[in-house]
Amino acid sequence: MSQVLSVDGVDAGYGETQVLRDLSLSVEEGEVVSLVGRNGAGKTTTLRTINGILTPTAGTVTYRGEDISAFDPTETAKRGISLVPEERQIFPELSVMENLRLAEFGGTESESAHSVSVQEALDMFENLAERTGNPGSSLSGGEQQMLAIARALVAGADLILLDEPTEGLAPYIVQDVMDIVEEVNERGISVLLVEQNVHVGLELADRNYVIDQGRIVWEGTSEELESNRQILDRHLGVSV
Ligand SMILES: Nc1ncnc2c1ncn2[C@@H]1O[C@H](COP(=O)(O)OP(=O)(O)OP(=O)(O)O)[C@@H](O)[C@H]1O
Repeated sequence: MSQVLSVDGVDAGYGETQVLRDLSLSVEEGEVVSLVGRNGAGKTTTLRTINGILTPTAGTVTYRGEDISAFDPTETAKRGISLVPEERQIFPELSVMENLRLAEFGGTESESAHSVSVQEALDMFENLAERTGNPGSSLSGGEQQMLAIARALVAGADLILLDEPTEGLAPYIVQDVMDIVEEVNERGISVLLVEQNVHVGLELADRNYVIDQGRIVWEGTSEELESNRQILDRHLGVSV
């Protein structure tokens, strides 16, 4: 397996506020990796540092062998990194089709990226195919999440950074979103998934990192995490 992403010894934060402390993690080709942790642990900050919204004050972010630590979001998008933020970032006043068509522009220029056409995306997301003329704002939370993921695919994502995709969704929609993440991954796209819901991470991920106060405090497979009650209690406050 070749390495897609490597974050090494990264410090990052907001102005004087340091959030990430000597944080290291990696994603191998075709993996789903989860980053789980409590509220405020630094999960979103980690994704923002990878896609270039934030710049590390120490350490490096490497993508397919290239140091991207100083890149901005446009430059990381051209390499095939696509952040689907918690607030889902779709254009509410534009139709589903217009949202998808816009994603075709300004996406990746990377040769390694997996290009998905608008039609292929609509084939994957049946709910969206039935609503191509509807404005984004009329979609349910789950459908907006689907549209945000579909936009990432059409933009040619090679590594999708998913920030709490199941946040605020009804349980039966959570399963739909999880199915989609699996389907995306089956297309060979690597996924770094941020979740507060450890059950979602455990079910989808090949490997998990637990983050607490900006530091990685544990790393292992889902089976290992599930059987490690101490980690679950101490850092995640859950019992499985
Ligand atoms: N724009 C900002 N300016 C200053 N501090 C911020 C900013 N955004 C987040 N923080 C702080 O950084 C810390 C980590 O936040 P982050 O959003 O990365 O956590 P998280 O693990 O994603 O949590 P959540 O699940 O609540 O989103 C928190 O203490 C938060 O208050």
